[in-house]
Amino acid sequence: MLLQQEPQLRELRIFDLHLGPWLEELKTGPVQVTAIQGDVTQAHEVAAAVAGAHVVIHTAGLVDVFGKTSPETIHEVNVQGTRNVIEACVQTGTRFLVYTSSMEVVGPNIKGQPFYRGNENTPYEAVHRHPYPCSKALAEQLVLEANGRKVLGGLPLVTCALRPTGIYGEGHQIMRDFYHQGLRLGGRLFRAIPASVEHGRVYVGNVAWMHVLVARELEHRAALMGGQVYFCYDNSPYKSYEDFNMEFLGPCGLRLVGTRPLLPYWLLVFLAALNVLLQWLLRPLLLYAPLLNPYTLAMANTTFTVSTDKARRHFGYEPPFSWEESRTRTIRWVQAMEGSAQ
Ligand SMILES: NC(=O)c1ccc[n+]([C@@H]2O[C@H](COP(=O)([O-])OP(=O)(O)OC[C@H]3O[C@@H](n4cnc5c(N)ncnc54)[C@H](O)[C@@H]3O)[C@@H](O)[C@H]2O)c1
Ligand SMILES: C[C@@H](CO)CCC[C@@H](C)[C@H]1CC[C@H]2[C@@H]3[C@H](O)C=C4C[C@@H](O)CC[C@]4(C)[C@H]3CC[C@]12C
Repeated sequence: MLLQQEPQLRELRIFDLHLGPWLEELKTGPVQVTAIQGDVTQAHEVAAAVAGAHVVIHTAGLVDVFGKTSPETIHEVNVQGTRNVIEACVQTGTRFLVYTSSMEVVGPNIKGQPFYRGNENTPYEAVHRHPYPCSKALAEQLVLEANGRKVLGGLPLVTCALRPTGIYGEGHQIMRDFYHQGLRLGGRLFRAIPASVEHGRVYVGNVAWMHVLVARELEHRAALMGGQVYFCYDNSPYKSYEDFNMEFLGPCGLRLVGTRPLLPYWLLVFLAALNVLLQWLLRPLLLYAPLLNPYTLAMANTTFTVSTDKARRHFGYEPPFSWEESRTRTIRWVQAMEGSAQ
């Protein structure tokens, strides 16, 4: 999107632990695309990649709420990695830093308190225990506190944090997992979450555009945007997590069984706890990381939706992809997967 939408772009550097062949397709245009294989936990690698950059969009992170990696690793990547990016900007003189934070910096909290159509100023007790939200909250705090620090050359660093809600769209691994789970169950998924529990979702293309816009506007609106947080939002409907997924999985042949949860909540809690025990027992042999665990169950069962226009007011954000377009593009992606699954 940067290559398509940013006329000022002269070089795009992509720094990632895992570089994919898709990057080669980006190198066909007039803008220099530099792919750098590196680890954000290695300060020297980050500094080398950042040196000379006008703006850094820091979106690297370990998105793990399934117990696939240790809390220490999550912290190392999400917190120390972010610290390394900030220090690289300061040491090399890059003045603008955009950070991909998350709704989870706010909630849902460990008390399961709903956040109903809230905004960046809505009072809410952000209390976390899980390593992932803790790491995102710490990283965001580092980024916001770094706003105003002097970088090499003496000018101030300008930082901003974007908080996507649950991102969906092409490449969404969890959607892929649900789809394959439904295929294994004969084209059916079984409702486990009440339809009344709303979960905010945002299309990946709109999240990407918000990042591009902030990267462009941060210099000109530093006084207004510096040190600020913005929820990423669009016109995706408020629905339960499962009902929202069915907007894409339904047209691809899956059916959600039940108008209300088929199992009592206490049984889901027991099954989630059993999954944790199985994960621990099996760890020496294999990685067992199912979708259902105590954290994901609590998340799915707690309303968390945002309703805000701060990004529009501060830097003119309007989601370029309508709900209909976002839905169609995601369905096409699942169908392309379906083709590969058959
Ligand atoms: N997926 C969501 O619903 C969601 C919602 C809100 C915020 N976010 C945030 O968006 C960002 C991108 O997440 P995503 O959902 O696209 O997940 P993703 O796993 O697709 O992207 C994360 C990227 O970070 C890279 N990475 C991981 N460890 C690294 C390391 N040590 N060094 C360098 N690169 C490393 C990965 O290779 C990957 O390309 C993350 O910061 C995440 O916290 C995601
Ligand atoms: C109980 C299961 C039966 O169907 C349903 C489990 C659903 C969970 C796997 C997901 C429910 C809410 C999701 C999270 C939410 O969308 C926001 C997130 C923040 C983001 O930074 C990373 C992803 C995630 C934690 C996302 C992960 C999957 C859920 C827990």
